[in-house]
Amino acid sequence: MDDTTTPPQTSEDVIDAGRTRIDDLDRRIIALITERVDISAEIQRVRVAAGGARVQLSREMEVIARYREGLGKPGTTVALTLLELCRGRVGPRA
Ligand SMILES: O=C(O)C(=O)C[C@]1(C(=O)O)C=C[C@@H](O)C=C1
Repeated sequence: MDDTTTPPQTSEDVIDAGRTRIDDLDRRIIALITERVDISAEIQRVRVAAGGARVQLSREMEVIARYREGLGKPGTTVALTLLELCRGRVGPRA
């Protein structure tokens, strides 16, 4: 008999390990969203300072299309939520 084989994982083990990975992913997603908000704010700040509009709908349509392509119909909601977070953040973050 080979005593070095690892014991089978219980369902609790699988759930715990999956949740650890999800928690890590969520932290990384939040960091990426925060980075996106900052970059978007910079673009908007420069555009407004140059006399342009804060919002550019044609670009927002491209963003929405990308998320819809990647995630299906719910991708539209994800894109709209991201744009809501990013839109209008011209000043420094609170
Ligand atoms: O790409 C731009 O021109 C931006 O200002 C960024 C951004 C975005 O967050 O994706 C935000 C506001 C605009 O209405 C369009 C897009």
